[in-house]
Amino acid sequence: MAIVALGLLQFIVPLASPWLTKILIDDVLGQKPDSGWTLQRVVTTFAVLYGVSVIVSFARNNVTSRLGSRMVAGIRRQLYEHIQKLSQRFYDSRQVGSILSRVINDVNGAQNLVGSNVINVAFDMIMVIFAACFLFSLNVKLALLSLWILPIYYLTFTNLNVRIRFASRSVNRQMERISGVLVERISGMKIVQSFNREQTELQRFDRQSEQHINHSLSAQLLSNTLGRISQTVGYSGTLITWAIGGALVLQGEMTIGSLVAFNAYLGQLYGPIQRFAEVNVTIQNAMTNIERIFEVFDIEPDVKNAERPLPIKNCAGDIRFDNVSFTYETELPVSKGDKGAPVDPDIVEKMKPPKSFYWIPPKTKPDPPPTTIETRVALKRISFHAKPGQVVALVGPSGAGKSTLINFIPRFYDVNEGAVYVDGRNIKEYDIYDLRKQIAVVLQDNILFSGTVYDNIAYGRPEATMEEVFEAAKAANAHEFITKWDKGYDTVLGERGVRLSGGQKQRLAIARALLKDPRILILDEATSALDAESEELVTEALNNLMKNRTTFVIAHRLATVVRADQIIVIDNGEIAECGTHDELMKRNGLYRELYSKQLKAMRPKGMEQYMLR
Ligand SMILES: Nc1ncnc2c1ncn2[C@@H]1O[C@H](COP(=O)(O)OP(=O)(O)OP(=O)(O)O)[C@@H](O)[C@H]1O
Repeated sequence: MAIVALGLLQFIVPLASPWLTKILIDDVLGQKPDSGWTLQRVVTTFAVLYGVSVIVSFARNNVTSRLGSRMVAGIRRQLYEHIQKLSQRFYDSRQVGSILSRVINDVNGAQNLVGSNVINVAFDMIMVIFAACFLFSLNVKLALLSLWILPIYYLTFTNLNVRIRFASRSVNRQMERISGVLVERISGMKIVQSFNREQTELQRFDRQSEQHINHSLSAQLLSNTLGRISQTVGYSGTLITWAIGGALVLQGEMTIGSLVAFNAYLGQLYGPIQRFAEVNVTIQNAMTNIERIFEVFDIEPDVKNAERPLPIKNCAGDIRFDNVSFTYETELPVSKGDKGAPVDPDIVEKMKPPKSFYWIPPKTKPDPPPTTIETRVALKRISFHAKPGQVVALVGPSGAGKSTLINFIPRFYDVNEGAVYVDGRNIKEYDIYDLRKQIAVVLQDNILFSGTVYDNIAYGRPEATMEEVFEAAKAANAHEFITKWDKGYDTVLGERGVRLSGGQKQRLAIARALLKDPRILILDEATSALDAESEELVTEALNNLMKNRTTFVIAHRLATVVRADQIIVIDNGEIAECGTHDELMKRNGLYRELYSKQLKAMRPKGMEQYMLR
């Protein structure tokens, strides 16, 4: 509202100035009676108007930039909130950098739409209407002559804008690709360096940037063409007005002041149109940024709460899988071009509009990038029952489906067929937030966030007391090494906890899970061989963590497997065998085979050092 009010106030100066100039020329310079008094009044009015204009411009720019920043922060927040609701399926088929590019680049680009330039354009368009009214009031014939250019402007804008919009889409998609590769390579810099791939990576970056520049230049070229067409049409209009208006003055049909005022108003008519042509590429770019933001908003979370979700109070941790089957569906970019030629995965093809002439602006919808859906059956008819407090070990060859299976418990994915029951109720009936409160996950590559050690342990329960945090760290065998550091719990961890050893990272992750005090525990045991001491400390920490909780463990260590209440052997997405260690050994099946292989590979140091896969 404030912007509109201030914007309207700002019209006064440009609209009043030509009229005052007319009075100045015709009444003051034309030596009419009282010209001295008129001069005084005109100059005073000018002074007041200029003063008001400066104050109004200041206030308006201030309000506009505030509004722009707030709006952008709001959109970015909503986008982040929405992305957090999306399931793993969304993250499976996208690079982190490309998601980042939407949240950062596209939202920044969208800000330009409320930036001062663009708001000015909206006001400028109103100014065109006012200016046209003044032109008609000064001379109808001349006004009609000067408006002939408007249809030409309209058609030029309509047709070139479509092309600029398509070019902007290519620019933004290429930027997304660049971000995707950059984030991937920067986080894997050790691999890049260890394989001496710096030059190759740089060449790839150059190729991607070159493409980005090409797309960007074609948008700029179109915009420049539009600007120059507007300029030429504007100049022709002014020339015609001077020629015909001059003739009218010579014939006495118009005063000199009126002609000067007419030309000034003409400037108010053509000026905004030209300014619009100049900022047009920014506007079109911002529109494509907004389209891209909405593409993400349009993605429906596929794992969502039931309409009336059940709260979970006192979860016992009884879990049953009933005939669960699952197929991964991954959306992949098409790797072949129109003519079957392979497409460079780093380069986005230029998006081209249909070759048509538009009388009215078309509603162009962005073509979604070509993709194919790749399916992979991961689990077939899985049924088992884990009673409260039991330890269930999942073993099987690599790629058998063990990680997939545990992903259903915190609902990272939903099953395609069958159902998972917690305490006798389908997991989908529960409130996801409540359900996840009952579960803690300790993975092989545990992610710690940048921040202090304390914050990392308290991540799942920030309200925990200091004593509780220390207790969790003690039980996880982490307290001792933490307190050895100068800053103890206030030690700041680097990005992803890079300053910690594997064993330390794992113990911090165990402390984080312990503090949460979950009823259900999901463990993916580390396969990386820890040294004997670290191994012992981690094992002890895990034993503390597993006490009195239903635990699912992707077991790599024989010690865990042998002790488990139930061992589920998965092979090729199906349960091959199920039972205790003794039962399965007697059966002479896959488990025994895996176990024997493992034993053979064991070093004399002690069997806990080795993994069962
Ligand atoms: N996000 C995914 N998208 C598509 N396919 C996947 C995805 N994750 C896993 N798969 C496929 O599903 C199958 C089972 O994978 P899963 O990770 O569950 O195996 P796993 O038994 O845990 O293997 P490992 O012991 O090596 O970790 C594999 O064929 C794998 O390629």
